[in-house]
Amino acid sequence: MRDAHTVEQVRAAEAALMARLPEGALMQQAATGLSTAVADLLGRVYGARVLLLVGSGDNGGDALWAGARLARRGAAVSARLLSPDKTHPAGLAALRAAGGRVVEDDVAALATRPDLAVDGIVGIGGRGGLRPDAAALVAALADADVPVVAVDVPSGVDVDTGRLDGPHVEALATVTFGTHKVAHLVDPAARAAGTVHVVDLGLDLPRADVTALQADDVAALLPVPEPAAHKYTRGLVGVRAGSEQYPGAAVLCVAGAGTGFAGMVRYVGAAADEVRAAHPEVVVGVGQVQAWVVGSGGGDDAAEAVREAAADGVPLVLDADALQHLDAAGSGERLLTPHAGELARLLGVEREEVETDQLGFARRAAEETGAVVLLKGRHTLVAAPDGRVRATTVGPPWLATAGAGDVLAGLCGSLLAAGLDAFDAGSVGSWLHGAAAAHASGGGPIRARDVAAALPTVCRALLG
Ligand SMILES: NC(=O)C1=CN([C@@H]2O[C@H](COP(=O)(O)OP(=O)(O)OC[C@H]3O[C@@H](n4cnc5c(N)ncnc54)[C@H](O)[C@@H]3O)[C@@H](O)[C@H]2O)[C@H](O)CC1
Repeated sequence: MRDAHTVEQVRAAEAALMARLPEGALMQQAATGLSTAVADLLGRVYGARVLLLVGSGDNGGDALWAGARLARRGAAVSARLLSPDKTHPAGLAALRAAGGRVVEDDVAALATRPDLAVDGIVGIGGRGGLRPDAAALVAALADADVPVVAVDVPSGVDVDTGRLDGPHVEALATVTFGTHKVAHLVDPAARAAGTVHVVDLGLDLPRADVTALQADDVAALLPVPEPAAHKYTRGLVGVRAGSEQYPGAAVLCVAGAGTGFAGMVRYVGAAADEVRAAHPEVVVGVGQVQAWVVGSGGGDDAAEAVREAAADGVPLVLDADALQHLDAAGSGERLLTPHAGELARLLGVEREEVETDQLGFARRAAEETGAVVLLKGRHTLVAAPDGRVRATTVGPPWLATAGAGDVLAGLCGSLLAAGLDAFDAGSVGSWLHGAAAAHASGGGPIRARDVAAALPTVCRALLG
């Protein structure tokens, strides 16, 4: 499991460890990890031109000490001090002693023609976006296509929420210390972090509220049938999806539900012929199920479909049009699967607000509805009413294709029917969905049906 801790949790663990270590030991560990990661990205250190962007705190200190190490290995290291009077004194002295130099302004900084810049402007002490001076330098480096390695977090992002409240660094990679921060997993900030490397500092950290499942966690949660299982003991999933307008949504939702985690799929809806043609295994018609998936491509039929499904008192996946009829869904176990637009509609806010603060709005929706909310996106978030959140960090941008959400809803429904709770079904389903897309894509375009077709392969690999 990948844990993402808050600034408060990191500072507490940092203080506890620093109390047992010589002064500055943690910063040396951090700087060593940072310089090693930068050296790996440079390939050849000797003669490389590195520009340090140095703020007023320990984040700048990390950059200066790492710069000193790179300078001793023959790199031409320059430092642009954004708060000269507050720069980390020992770090600056170390850089100068190693042959590094300070450049007086942005023009001189750009004139060093850096191969790479190290963003030590602000780390976990940052508040709000970059200040105008720092923003101007970062913009000039971006215009000059200078790749940036962020120290701890990309400067300007909101570390504990993943929000972007103004100008910020867009990093090729981020080298963080001790643990992931929320901003590394949660968009839009996670997109600005690039590839995240964690330097272990041996911090003793509490349980994290924001986490990300890894392959082993997913494998451990997959509902594998007992030797004596039969289709009824494995759980039956029902799908109420599709309509005259969107028959394909039913076929795709059933494809996700028919991945094989449930013993059988029942279908009720206007697209029975299309579903039968595509999925001969499916039983068309009402009957007992352990979970219902409702709403994918439901159109005008969604309200009735929600009422009838809720009447069975089993866990529900409420997708697409069903999200407008939560009042008819009861208060049992529910997994809502909105995209940003649908979540905005559900909460009466603008889509842009949701996209800016995905963690905040996913948590708010889970709290207000008492349901588990799966907010679809580049890094899908699954939020439980108790505040726990899992981020899905697997899946290529090619997954942003029509019908992919229908497949996901069906897949989550089969995991619910097989006995997972809504939080596990949503986060395991989202992970499998992303991994199947990556497998089917191989770097190229995919269709929603390709994702469904790749799911068994991914599961075999996990269970292999
Ligand atoms: N995690 C660890 O165990 C270790 C982390 N280290 C590094 O230390 C920084 C945190 O250092 P700190 O001095 O507390 O704060 P920052 O350097 O992040 O910020 C400094 C300073 O910046 C000012 N500021 C706040 N917001 C802005 C802004 N938007 N623009 C400009 N300046 C801003 C504010 O005054 C802050 O006080 C952590 O990230 C790691 O990199 C240790 O080195 C090793 C152990």
